Amino acid sequence: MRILIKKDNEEIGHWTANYLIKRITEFQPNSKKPFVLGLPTGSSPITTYEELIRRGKLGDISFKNVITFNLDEYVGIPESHPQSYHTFMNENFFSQIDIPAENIHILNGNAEDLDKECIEYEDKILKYGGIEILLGGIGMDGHIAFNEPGSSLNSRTRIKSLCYDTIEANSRFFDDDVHNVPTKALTMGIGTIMDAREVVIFGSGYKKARAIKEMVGGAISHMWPASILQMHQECVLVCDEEATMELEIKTVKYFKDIEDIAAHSNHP
Ligand SMILES: N[C@@H]1[C@@H](O)[C@H](O)[C@@H](COP(=O)(O)O)O[C@@H]1O
Repeated sequence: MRILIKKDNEEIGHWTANYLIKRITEFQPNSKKPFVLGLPTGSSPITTYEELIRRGKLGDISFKNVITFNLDEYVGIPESHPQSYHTFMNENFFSQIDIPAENIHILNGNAEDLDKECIEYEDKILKYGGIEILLGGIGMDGHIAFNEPGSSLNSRTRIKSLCYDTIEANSRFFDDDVHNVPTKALTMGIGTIMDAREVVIFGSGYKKARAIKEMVGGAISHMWPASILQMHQECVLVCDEEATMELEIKTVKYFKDIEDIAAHSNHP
């Protein structure tokens, strides 16, 4: 796992947007060989989306040959609901970039047959050759997408009941009333996330510090789902100083040194 410690969320967004632009440009996507991105919602990715939008307007990046798969969506609220992930993605990203509508994939939490919806989502990801880079946030309880503690570390896209911590954390978007938060969601599984060729996780703020501690140095456990990322071959955690507060000082120094040495090396 690579760990990048940035000053704040602005810097996190800057780094991530630059990195994506570089990777997409080098990939040289076209209609036969599109670049497949996994995308999250939440407050963490907003600075990245803002920077990608800005750079898109400058002509530094096009999303015409980018295919997106969102990580998750609530069950049972209309797509047009102000807090649905469809609305979030449209308002914060898709409506402001040049991505064709048919390239966008978000789970349908109102599908008649939710199991079928999940199986078909997995099939679509495979049809496009798998996810090249998957961006994700992390919950305070260590969840990734909506894979709550106790999720199978091999899970695939499926319906999940949300736990109280997540419902409470997300109630800030639902008039601060836990009763307004949907109790179920469709989510990519942990196995689905682990299949992405590269995973970039955002961690910002002190409230994520415990989860980051477990993700980086805890035992791999379904009770801290993000800890499975220790097994991923290409995982980057891009976080701010506050999110590292529960790590040991020597761990923080270790990862900072690695980046410093690489940045100042005379060797290729
Ligand atoms: N389903 C989402 C997750 O995908 C997200 O990572 C998490 C953290 O959100 P935030 O970035 O706002 O802290 O919130 C929700 O539960």
